[in-house]
Amino acid sequence: MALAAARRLLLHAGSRLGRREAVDGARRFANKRVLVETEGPAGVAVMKLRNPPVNSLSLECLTEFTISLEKLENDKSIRGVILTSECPGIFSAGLDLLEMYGRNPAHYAEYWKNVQELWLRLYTSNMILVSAINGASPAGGCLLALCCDYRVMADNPKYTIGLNESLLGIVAPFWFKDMYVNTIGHREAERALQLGTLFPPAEALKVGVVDELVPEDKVHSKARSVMAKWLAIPDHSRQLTKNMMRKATADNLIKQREADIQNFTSFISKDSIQKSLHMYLEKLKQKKG
Ligand SMILES: CCCCCCCCCCCC/C=C/CC(=O)SCCNC(=O)CCNC(=O)[C@H](O)C(C)(C)COP(=O)(O)OP(=O)(O)OC[C@H]1O[C@@H](n2cnc3c(N)ncnc32)[C@H](O)[C@@H]1OP(=O)(O)O
Repeated sequence: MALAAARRLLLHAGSRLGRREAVDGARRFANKRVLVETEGPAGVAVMKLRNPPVNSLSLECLTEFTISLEKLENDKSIRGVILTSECPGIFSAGLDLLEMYGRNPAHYAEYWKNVQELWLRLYTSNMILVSAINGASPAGGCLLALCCDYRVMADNPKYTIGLNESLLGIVAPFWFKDMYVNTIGHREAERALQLGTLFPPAEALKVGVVDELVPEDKVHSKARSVMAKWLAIPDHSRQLTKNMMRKATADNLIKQREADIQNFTSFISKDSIQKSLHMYLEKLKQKKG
């Protein structure tokens, strides 16, 4: 309930801000964790995640992300969005592990509902989505990129991308899997999901997780030039084609959203799964020491 109220407030405040700044030409609106700028080519917004240190998708971050997308969808002058990160070296560390560890079932259910909501909105967006992957992109970070129509990644071997859930002792849900299969094919997805593979850029390109690699300082300019190419296609034909390609996958979740929330909640509440998450979090901490 509190989140629904926050969402209404943010939408309202954001639209006032958006209108005021439109007077100056380039527009910009920001929540705490998501910055949206509409400078550059007409009809294109750049959405930057800024939830330091690692852009983990906390409940607040998911909510702000979803609201920002909703506002862009409602703005008929926007045809494309470049999705990127403001955190150096990290695109997104994926779902926030602290939202899935040591909480109660009602919290898990609320969190998962918001994860579903963002995914459905991104995956079925009528806008052209291009990801400018300027850092590490494990699990939910990879999920965000996979929702886009085109993925440009920085060619830095320090960065990896992939659905690594099995390494954490958890299981990617069927709709993560479906989207992976749609993107890289059944055999590659089966192997990568079981092994929890995090692909360095060259391998990610080879397997098709990303579409193009460029030097780190060219990620944004390349994303813009890709966007220009996609903008040249009539919206109605591109949108109908996108819908035709993606609808069955999205419908598969839509028809069983409640059951999926129940599955997640009971899975993540299990002692054995909580133990795995605990061990993984400890490992992350120890890496530092
Ligand atoms: C029959 C079948 C049943 C099926 C049921 C299905 C339903 C169940 C489905 C369950 C699936 C749930 C899906 C989850 C998807 C996810 O996205 S899980 C998250 C996965 N993410 C990761 O594995 C990334 C982990 N992080 C890293 O690898 C690194 O942090 C990094 C490469 C992103 C960055 O490295 P570095 O720059 O060196 O920073 P760190 O020092 O490691 O981290 C800084 C700080 O951030 C914390 N942190 C990192 N990642 C996360 C995260 N995802 N969530 C929360 N917090 C994170 C890290 O612990 C550090 O914290 P401290 O500073 O130590 O406090």
